[in-house]
Amino acid sequence: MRRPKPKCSGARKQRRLSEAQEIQLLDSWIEAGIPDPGTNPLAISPPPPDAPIGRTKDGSFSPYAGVRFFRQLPISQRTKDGLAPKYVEMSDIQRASLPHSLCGRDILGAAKTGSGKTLAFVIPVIEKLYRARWGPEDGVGSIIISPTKELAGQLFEELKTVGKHHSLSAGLLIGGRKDVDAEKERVSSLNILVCTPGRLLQHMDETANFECSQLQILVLDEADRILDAGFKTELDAIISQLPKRRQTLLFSATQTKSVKDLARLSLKDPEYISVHAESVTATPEQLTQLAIIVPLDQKLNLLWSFIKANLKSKILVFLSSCKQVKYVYEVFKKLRPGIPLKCLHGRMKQNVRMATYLQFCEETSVLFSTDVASRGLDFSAVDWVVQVDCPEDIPAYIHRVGRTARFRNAGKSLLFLMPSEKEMFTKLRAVEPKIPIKLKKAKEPVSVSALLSSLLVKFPSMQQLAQRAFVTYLKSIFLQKDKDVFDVSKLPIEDFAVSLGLSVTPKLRFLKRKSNVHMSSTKTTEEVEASDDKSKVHNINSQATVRSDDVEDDVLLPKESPSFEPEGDKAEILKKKKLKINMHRPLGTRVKYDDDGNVIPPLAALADKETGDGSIHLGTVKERYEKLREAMKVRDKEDKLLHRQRLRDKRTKEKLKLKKRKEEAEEGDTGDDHSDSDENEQRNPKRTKIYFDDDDNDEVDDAKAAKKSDSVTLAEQEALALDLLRSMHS
Ligand SMILES: Nc1ncnc2c1ncn2[C@@H]1O[C@H](COP(=O)(O)OP(=O)(O)OP(=O)(O)O)[C@@H](O)[C@H]1O
Repeated sequence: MRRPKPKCSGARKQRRLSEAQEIQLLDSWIEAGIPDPGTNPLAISPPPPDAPIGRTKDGSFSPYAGVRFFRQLPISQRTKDGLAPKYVEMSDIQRASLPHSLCGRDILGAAKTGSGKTLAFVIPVIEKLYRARWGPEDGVGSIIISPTKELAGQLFEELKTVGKHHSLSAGLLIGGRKDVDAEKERVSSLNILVCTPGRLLQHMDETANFECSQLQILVLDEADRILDAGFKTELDAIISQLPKRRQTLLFSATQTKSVKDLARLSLKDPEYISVHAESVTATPEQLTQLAIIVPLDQKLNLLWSFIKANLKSKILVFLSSCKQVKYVYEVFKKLRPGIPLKCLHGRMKQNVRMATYLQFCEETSVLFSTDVASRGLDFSAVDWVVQVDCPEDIPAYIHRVGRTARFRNAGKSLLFLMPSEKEMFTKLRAVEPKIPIKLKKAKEPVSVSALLSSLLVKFPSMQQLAQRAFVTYLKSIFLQKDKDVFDVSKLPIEDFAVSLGLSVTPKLRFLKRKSNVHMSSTKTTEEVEASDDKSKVHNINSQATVRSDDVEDDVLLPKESPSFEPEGDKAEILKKKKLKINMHRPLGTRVKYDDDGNVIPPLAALADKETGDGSIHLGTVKERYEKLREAMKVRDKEDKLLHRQRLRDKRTKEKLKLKKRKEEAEEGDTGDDHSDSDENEQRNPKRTKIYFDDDDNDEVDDAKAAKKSDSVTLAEQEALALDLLRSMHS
């Protein structure tokens, strides 16, 4: 966003002067035309396109509430230059919100997907800092928070385009652990941060000198998502570190009005701007929406037939989990449908995700994705959005279909519903404003099940993918909150396995556990998961023998065998005998036995054997202790070596375990894909450090322990023996 440096200081002075004059003019213009709170600028008839702009001949200012073009707004010339030539006329959400946001009001903005909400907050962010003459020494002036990395990346690009003639600095804070150190160096001097909640919090926690006490303007894009339970802890921690005196802008296609949420953000008399509230439909008017009833075991057949019938279209396919995405992508790729295929999910590396996103923008192809792509992403010219797995609720549906039919373009969407999910169709039809979705009859699809099963035979790794896709899909249905729509017990589970190409139906332990714990159907996902964990403990104990064909163990249960529950004899061996020490017995009264089990006097072993009179000589005692000391030193050394070897083995095991777990995690899990779980992953390595203490420390500890045992135990023994000798001779 840095503009070219002026050539000489004279030019810089001149620029500063004109900058100051422009800012003064803008401030006066904004002040003069400030719309009344609650005014809807869309209801004001716009001035003619050739009407004077800014200060008029009579010294007054042109009105800006109700105008249609960006050039008629009280914004800097640099911003106008950044907007042109692409952006000329404002969209409804921009027309309705900019007059309020430019004069510093808090905004709660809702508008349909693809209606241009990004510019509705990017412009006030730039303008606010420009008018405050924000510079590098002022630090962070604005934070824009987005729920996913891709979306943050996209916002950053938009910000760079519009702000390219400004001298403000901006940074994108989303990356992996690798980049964080480089970011830490610079983050405090950036003026605008575009970030995901997790990464921002990481800087707040870890970066020295990072502070946002001067923050002027906070933006939450996809605000309802950021305010929901998934980000609650992070967002609360972030908000607690921001100054209360600031402007706050919230935007989403499905907006929150929850008083509790707004209280968390300390909004001051926000302007509620819902430009499509009176609209007949909740989705873009140019969007054609279809639903189709299809049994679970026919979904892949139908998807394949659909792709084959639309080889010239750009298609975005939504599935419920990473494992579903991976499996469908891999098998369809092997079947070569005749159109490039891509996949996108939260377990992919960030650079690959970004590259996939950009490629899909460019190329006519099919993208299989989890909900990581459902919000905010502005893929260009998507022809079809196909929801193979039913969205969890209506907002999720609206965001998914919103990836097509963006900004006055046309688009189509197709929703696969299983017979047991018909209730979702009723709900979509009943919602206000309406979702004009129509039910369509499916033609008999081409069957690919036989091809899939031969693929699984040929590529054994695919079999594992299929098993995982199978289990995670059914588990995702099981965990859904809306039990009117999602009922795993109504699904043809065996047929589903066959449709994925599996010859054996993998076991579903979570279903058994459900009946064990008598779960009520009204429980929330979190409650189900919690009871699930408890019952897992029970089940691990009852599964001492694990069958090799028991696929689900690979996926849902911990990999380690239940070693804490040994069987039969082993259990007996492992029972440790407890040594009892009588603390109250007087010193030197220990009973000793000879090899035949006869009781002998305590110091008989020290008696002089040569004289045979049972007398004890000091020289003999000393000699004996010398020997003992030597023997103990040797044993000590051996013990230390053994101890060190054990520690080394333990560490190697831990490392292997960690590596295995990491690989499993990378291979994918259920589709909980909002990007900030990645942020959590990045924090784990800190904890793993405890496994990598260096050997030298062990040696020091061992030496200390040995020294302690040498100096205390032996000395004590010697002192005790000599005391006894003296008392016997006296
Ligand atoms: N005034 C405008 N004139 C022309 N194109 C515009 C205008 N405003 C936005 N656009 C374009 O419209 C598309 C959608 O905009 P944007 O991504 O901001 O929508 P959105 O409302 O944020 O969508 P979503 O709810 O899905 O996040 C983008 O490609 C953007 O460049």
